[in-house]
Amino acid sequence: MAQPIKVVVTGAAGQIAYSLIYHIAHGDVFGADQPVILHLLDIPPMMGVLEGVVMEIEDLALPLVRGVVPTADVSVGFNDVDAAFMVGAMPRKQGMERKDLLSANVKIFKDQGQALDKYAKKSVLVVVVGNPANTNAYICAKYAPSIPKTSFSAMTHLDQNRAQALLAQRLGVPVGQVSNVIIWGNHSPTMLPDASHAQVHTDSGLLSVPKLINNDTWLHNEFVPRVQNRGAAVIAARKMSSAMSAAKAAGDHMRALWQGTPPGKFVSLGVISDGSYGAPKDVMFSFPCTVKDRVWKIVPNLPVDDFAKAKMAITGKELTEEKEEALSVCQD
Ligand SMILES: NC(=O)c1ccc[n+]([C@@H]2O[C@H](COP(=O)([O-])OP(=O)(O)OC[C@H]3O[C@@H](n4cnc5c(N)ncnc54)[C@H](O)[C@@H]3O)[C@@H](O)[C@H]2O)c1
Repeated sequence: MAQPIKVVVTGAAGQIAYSLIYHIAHGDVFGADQPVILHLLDIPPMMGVLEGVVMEIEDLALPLVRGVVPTADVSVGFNDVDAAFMVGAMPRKQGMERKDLLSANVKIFKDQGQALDKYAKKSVLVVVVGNPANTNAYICAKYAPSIPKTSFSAMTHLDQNRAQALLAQRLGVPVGQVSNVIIWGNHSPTMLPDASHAQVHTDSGLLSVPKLINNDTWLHNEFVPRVQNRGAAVIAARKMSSAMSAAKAAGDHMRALWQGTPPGKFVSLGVISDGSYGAPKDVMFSFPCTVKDRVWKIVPNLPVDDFAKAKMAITGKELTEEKEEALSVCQD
């Protein structure tokens, strides 16, 4: 069996981590033969809660877990880690503007970027979940200059899963038969869920989702806003933000990075933009990507129609504005 890898989860006493830790410990993310040492990082007031999480991990009796390190100290939490799930962030409180949330959280990601730079392995793969995820990932990477920028990514896989599920429901097929749905841009209501290149795998081969749906009005006016606003719909119903599905998506995202994407399939990752598809350069923009040997590549040359171009410009502009705001907060 392989040597254990060290995996840190920040915000480890929170609700996403509560589900995510199980996926990691069970082998769903790094593979059924990959032992793990779990580093669980949270803030000092949460250490009591974290003790309970540690007890539950012990009681899972899962053979892949070779150690658990609960801590509020970044030098311990990030020490020598191979993979990092950056979940911990201040939650949005009632009456709080997106801007207020951004300033509180980018400071956390500046500090944790510096800590990753100092203590993590240089080969670490970092997935940012805490919101605003794309801009937090940008700041985290910026303050960890000794780790390649391409090792940082922001999670839009939850949006991808939501889009995939909605298309499967509309077509009356199992969700596992739908692939290649794209999320472009920011993990925010400006994102563009795009079914143009989505496929259904059937006994008679691959079929095009937009051709099967054959209804652009539904795709533009119902599919897009329903995916964009799904997070708010979950909060309205549950009175808490998505957690079980966010945890599953974080695992899906890291699994794609760690184990690669299957032939012919792509995955949406918020990664550092090179200006592909007219996106602004140097922001963490979600693109369709393939992954091989832990290196992602933006899928090139997909046709993009005018509807998508207009929406991508809006989400790109938002990312540029968020980045500028975040950089000014970090300089304060
Ligand atoms: N990208 C996505 O698709 C997506 C989806 C859902 C939620 N989220 C975001 O994920 C984040 C976590 O959500 P949750 O529901 O688990 O929240 P939560 O409030 O239940 O847990 C957050 C945890 O982070 C901890 N924390 C705060 N500051 C920290 C720091 N500096 N270091 C370490 N830990 C710290 C808190 O103590 C808490 O235990 C939020 O920002 C949420 O908006 C993102």
